[in-house]
Amino acid sequence: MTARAAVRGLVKRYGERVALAGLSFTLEPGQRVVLLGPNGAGKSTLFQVLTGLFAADEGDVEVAGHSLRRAPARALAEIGVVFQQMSLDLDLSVRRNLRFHAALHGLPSRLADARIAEDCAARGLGADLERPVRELSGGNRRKVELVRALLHRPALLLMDEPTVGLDPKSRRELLTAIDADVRTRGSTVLWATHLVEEADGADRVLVLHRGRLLADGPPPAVSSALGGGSLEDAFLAATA
Ligand SMILES: Nc1ncnc2c1ncn2[C@@H]1O[C@H](COP(=O)(O)OP(=O)(O)OP(=O)(O)O)[C@@H](O)[C@H]1O
Repeated sequence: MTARAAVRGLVKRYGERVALAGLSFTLEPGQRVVLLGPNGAGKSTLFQVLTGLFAADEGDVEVAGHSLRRAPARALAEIGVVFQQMSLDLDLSVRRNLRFHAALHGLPSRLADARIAEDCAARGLGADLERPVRELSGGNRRKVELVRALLHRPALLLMDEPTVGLDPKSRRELLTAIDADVRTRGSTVLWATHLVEEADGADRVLVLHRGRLLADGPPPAVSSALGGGSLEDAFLAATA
């Protein structure tokens, strides 16, 4: 199967400090892949490169076959992002927030409205479309951000520590919603976190430490590769 995304030899330095040290991996369709790393591992730097915020010093990324260096507009059009910080306009309704994003991606308004209605209903937001985002709970705001990130049907969904600030129930609901998407639509999700429990049920875990991969595989294989025991114990020992 064709890879949804390929990261090849990424190097990013801040002065003397190497944040990404020749990072390479590919992402296949229909997987939730957890990028697990302690603070300072390089997760944010990787996401900044993947979302085109800045260029890597070396290496390249391909998304759905488009090079981020040679065809950045095409590559970025295939990416959806849920950022760590909430990035909705609180005073606009859910529908207006979503329409704005659809327009940025050039979606025809009829298609956008159909997707907004369908995707919001599927996530239990059908009755909230006309409400200002300010009135929604933190968990529902996150769901709106998820709907927004997927409106243009990107090949790759990036989620940067998406459960920050959510209570356990909302965190669980978000994970369930993502896993359902992966199963039913074959989405490819790269989910960055420092919380080992979010690797539960993931198809694959990439353990990032000091800008390089320490392990890559399904959670049990990663635990073994890092020395055995629970994933949490193995991860803490390997990244100490
Ligand atoms: N703007 C910057 N200037 C200098 N060094 C930086 C800068 N941004 C990040 N770094 C360094 O690069 C390394 C990787 O940082 P990065 O923020 O990518 O890690 P992270 O895994 O996202 O951590 P966190 O979870 O704390 O955000 C760290 O050593 C960090 O101190």
